[in-house]
Amino acid sequence: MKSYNPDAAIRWLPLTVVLALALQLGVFWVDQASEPDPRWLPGLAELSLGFNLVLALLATLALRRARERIRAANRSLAEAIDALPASVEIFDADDRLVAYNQQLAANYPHMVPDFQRHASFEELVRRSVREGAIPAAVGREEEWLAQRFADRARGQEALLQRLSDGRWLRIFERRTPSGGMVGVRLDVSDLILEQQRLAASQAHLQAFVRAAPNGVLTLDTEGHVLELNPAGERLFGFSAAELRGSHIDLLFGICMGDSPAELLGEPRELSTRRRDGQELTLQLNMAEVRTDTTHRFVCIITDLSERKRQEVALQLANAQLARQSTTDGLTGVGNRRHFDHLLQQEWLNSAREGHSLACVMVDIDHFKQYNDHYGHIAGDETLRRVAELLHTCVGRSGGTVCRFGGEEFVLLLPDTDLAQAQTLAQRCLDSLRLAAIEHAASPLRRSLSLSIGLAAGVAEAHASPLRLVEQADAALYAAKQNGRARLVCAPTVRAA
Ligand SMILES: Nc1nc2c(ncn2[C@@H]2O[C@H](COP(=O)(O)OP(=O)(O)OP(=O)(O)O)[C@@H](O)[C@H]2O)c(=O)[nH]1
Repeated sequence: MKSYNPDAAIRWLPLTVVLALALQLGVFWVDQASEPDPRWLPGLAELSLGFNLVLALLATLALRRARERIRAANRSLAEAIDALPASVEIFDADDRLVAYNQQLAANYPHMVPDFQRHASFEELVRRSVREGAIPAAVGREEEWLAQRFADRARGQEALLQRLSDGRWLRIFERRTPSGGMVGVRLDVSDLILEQQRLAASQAHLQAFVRAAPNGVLTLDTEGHVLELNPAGERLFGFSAAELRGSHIDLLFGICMGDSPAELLGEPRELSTRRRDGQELTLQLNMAEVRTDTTHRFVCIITDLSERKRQEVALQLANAQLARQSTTDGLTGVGNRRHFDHLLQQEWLNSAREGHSLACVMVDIDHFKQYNDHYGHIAGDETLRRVAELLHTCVGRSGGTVCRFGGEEFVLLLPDTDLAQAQTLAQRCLDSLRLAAIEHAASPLRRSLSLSIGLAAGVAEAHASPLRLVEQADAALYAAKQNGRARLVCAPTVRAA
């Protein structure tokens, strides 16, 4: 759409003025001429009048248009200031409010009459304080006002002010070149709320980390210590301040590569030492924390040392229990349960390998008389000595000595035929004779003696191993019957 352009008219104004003047001069000149031509005079006068009228019209139009433009510009400026999300207030050099936007009126509706009467800044702020609109000033009004006026005089720093309705304002005040003051109040309640939430969540997290029973270690991307919580300090025996900047290779006694990222993934167990040298078994869980501005690693450290110690103690206790469950408490050789178990095993081995298995039953002669004569305690000691002696005789042959019951022992000799078993049994008899353990009550001789029965053979898998024991026992019975202090081999050793 085309419209009248007063600027174009204004551009023609100087020319119009010159022409009007020229015409006026023409009329004057013709009028002053000695003999003016009466035909020209009326025409020139009318032309001059016409130009003057056009001139006046153009000037009026231009002025009106200029006023409209100024009004439009002012209106645009006022609308723009009203559209701002912030309150705007303008004070003159006497600090009286001369202009403000709708946001300010909306924020302080009860003070609009004061705004309209161009109240001074001091009047406005005193009224706010009087009405308790500024919680920070309550109870210390004059002190607060003095500080506020001093801040305004400085006029550079942004102020943060809380209103009684809970809103937070950020106030910017700047002096204008003509001595006035422009103030902008920005509602930053959302931001402050977010900051408060963030601070609360940080405080919560810090409390959690401080109270955590696990060590929490914060590292930079190269593995240098940034923070360590109290549990971590107790664990390593170093304060966070002492460790700050150290590399975790030193702390964990490992070389973990270029970055803590190497420890990401599955929890890792490792051993290291605390400051006092005590061994530590630790489990590390590494996590990566990456934001727009930071990149860190957080390591959760669980102390497994006590659990490890308990595991080792448990293993030892179990091993001891296992040993006790297979050992005869008095003599230290295998007990009857151990013998039964071994017999089954060696029987199967014998059947599988086709090797001969020998069983040697050993019984102390007239031990009742020994006990009766020397007492039960001495009897126990003698049982221990006999067991030791048998153990020595079996030596590294691969055989095992067990207490079969009472004063009776049994030797189980894998991969041993009857002749080899007989040799070993004879060695047992000889060494006891050499030991010459006194037995004053024995009807045989004045020292302890043994009766031995033995059997040997290759096992058959489907047969019972007890047969071998029974044959050896029968041979022992024969030895007893034949006068004791001797060995008897089972006449026919058939394992089946
Ligand atoms: N001191 C002691 N004596 C035991 C133990 N176990 C069994 N005895 C004794 O061993 C003796 C075995 O007696 P008997 O079965 O009559 O046999 P023996 O006197 O050796 O006679 P023979 O075997 O026929 O030569 C009993 O007096 C039991 O009390 C023990 O652990 N300690």
